[in-house]
Amino acid sequence: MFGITRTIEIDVQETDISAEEGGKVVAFLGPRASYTHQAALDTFPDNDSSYTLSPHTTIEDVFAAVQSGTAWRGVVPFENSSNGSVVYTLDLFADRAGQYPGIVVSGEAYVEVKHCLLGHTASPSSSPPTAAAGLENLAEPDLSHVKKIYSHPQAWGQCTRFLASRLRGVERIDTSSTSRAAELVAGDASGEAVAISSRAAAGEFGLSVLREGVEDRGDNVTRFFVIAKVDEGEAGKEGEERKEDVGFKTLISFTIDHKSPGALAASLNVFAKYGLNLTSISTRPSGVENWNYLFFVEIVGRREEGDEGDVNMALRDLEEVCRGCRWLGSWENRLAG
Ligand SMILES: O=C(O)C(=O)C[C@]1(C(=O)O)C=C[C@@H](O)C=C1
Repeated sequence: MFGITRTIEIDVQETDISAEEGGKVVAFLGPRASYTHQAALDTFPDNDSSYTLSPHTTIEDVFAAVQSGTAWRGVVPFENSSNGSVVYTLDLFADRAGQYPGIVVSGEAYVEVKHCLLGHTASPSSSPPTAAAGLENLAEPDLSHVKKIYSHPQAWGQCTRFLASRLRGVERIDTSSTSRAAELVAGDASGEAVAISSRAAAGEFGLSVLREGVEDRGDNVTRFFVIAKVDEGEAGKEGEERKEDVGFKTLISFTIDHKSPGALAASLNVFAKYGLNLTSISTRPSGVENWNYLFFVEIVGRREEGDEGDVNMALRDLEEVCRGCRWLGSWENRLAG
């Protein structure tokens, strides 16, 4: 047993966690001007004093803040339309060490990701950074001075063509977020470092936009999850109005007996039996044995209070055929028409 089975009679915690000043704390992957910050603002607007947005250094820090109760909600990246899953986030949901037993998804946000190449237009010592981004829209800037490029690993995979054609062979340095990359470049006195980051980060850290639109695809979108903490045995939903099930999605993780032929098919058949459409499936190493996997599926529908409902019944059946499963939240589908 992988130790991930637990009761599904749990609901999102409504404990009122407020900052000393301002409203409920929403932790996000920072610093400010990350794409996750944009996703957080999309869900918890700046002009709403009931929230205080709080930047955290890593996705793990966001999970820990929500689990410990220092934050009421967290916002984390989950997948990109061209580069796929954010494996750090999947691994935190995998929760192999049992550190985040209460974390579930309570919402989602989609952000168009338009990457820019940010840097200094002149030596930082001769031209101190200003709040506004300078030198806009240089189509093909001279990059011969560039010795280092900073960004989040997800961005490398979204900008492959630009990197191969304009910055081949330049040392790449991974950062915890794209806005952290911009912050590091702003503090680099050599002037030889650049960052792949957002236009907002140019303004935030006083860098110039050397080149816009360096992503491979113009329709580059990242999906983010809002995470919350649940308490076992607690009743009550997020306080939302009841909506049709097609307007919700649910995330479930499960493991199977890899030696049993058809074990995965039997697990997936449970969803077919209840007419629950699968919208995504991902895997990560189980962490227990090599070449054993933890499966993550998203389905259309929501878990209900009590025993009724297709998702509840599917979860009950799934427990019978898989080795261990975990409900990881039900939330409103922002893509439902
Ligand atoms: O680095 C950031 O700005 C983030 O918010 C993280 C993140 C990600 O992990 O996917 C978000 C959007 C982009 O896909 C690139 C990076």
